[in-house]
Amino acid sequence: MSALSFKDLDVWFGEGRDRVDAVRGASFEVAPGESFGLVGESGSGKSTIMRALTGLAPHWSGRMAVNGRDVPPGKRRDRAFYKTVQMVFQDPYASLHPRQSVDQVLSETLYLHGFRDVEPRIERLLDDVGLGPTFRFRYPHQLSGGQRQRVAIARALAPEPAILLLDEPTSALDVSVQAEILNLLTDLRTEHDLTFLMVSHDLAVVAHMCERIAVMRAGEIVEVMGVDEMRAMRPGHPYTQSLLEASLGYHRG
Ligand SMILES: Nc1ncnc2c1ncn2[C@@H]1O[C@H](COP(=O)(O)OP(=O)(O)OP(=O)(O)O)[C@@H](O)[C@H]1O
Repeated sequence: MSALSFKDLDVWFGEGRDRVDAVRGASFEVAPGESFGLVGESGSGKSTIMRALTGLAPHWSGRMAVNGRDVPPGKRRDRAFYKTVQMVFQDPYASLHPRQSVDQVLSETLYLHGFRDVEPRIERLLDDVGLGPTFRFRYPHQLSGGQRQRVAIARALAPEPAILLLDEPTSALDVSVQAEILNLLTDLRTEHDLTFLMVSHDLAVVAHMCERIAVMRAGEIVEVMGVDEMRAMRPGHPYTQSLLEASLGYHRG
């Protein structure tokens, strides 16, 4: 059974003349434990697929399933969904409330998901993301960008999810800390047996993080390929070829 399954997914915003068809006919499967990347230029629909799955983009048709269980229509998601699927957003500055300490962020999430042994769990979560206990009572403005993203990752891990959705998780960070966060995610995936669905416009990032990728263009998936084929510059579709060449600064004579 697939961890994530998308079949003929259409997602749109607005109505009538204002309607934008952001995703059209997207189909792909993500196996348990796999790391799967969605790549493509800005506006190609990558984030919209994640938003439809999590209920943030309510207008969709087709089929989406998590561990074989169909996602209901519209934007309703039950507690069980969020216990299985958690999302890490691009910008940790926006995703953390400025007046909530790290302790408050994590304890609120833990209580919400029914855990009562909150103390040891907070300690373990901080340890998991490479932040020591001294960070527990800090506020977002007392943290660097990388540390904030570590807190956002700890919050995502708190419900013990099986699947993490990563929406450009390092693109808002300094180049110097991007690799640290990507390596942390890779380690966490192994330690916690996680499945990743990751959005990135950066082919180097997906090549580092993912086993397979779907290449999107103007709302459609043009190709699903193994990252080995990508590294070997063997795409099946000319658009993927041009994307690869652009990202590597590579031009054939
Ligand atoms: N809330 C919204 N209302 C209207 N149109 C939207 C909305 N969100 C996204 N879109 C449109 O849907 C299309 C796909 O956007 P999406 O954010 O999924 O692209 P993306 O590939 O993730 O790009 P980026 O890397 O820039 O986020 C774009 O044309 C975008 O303008």
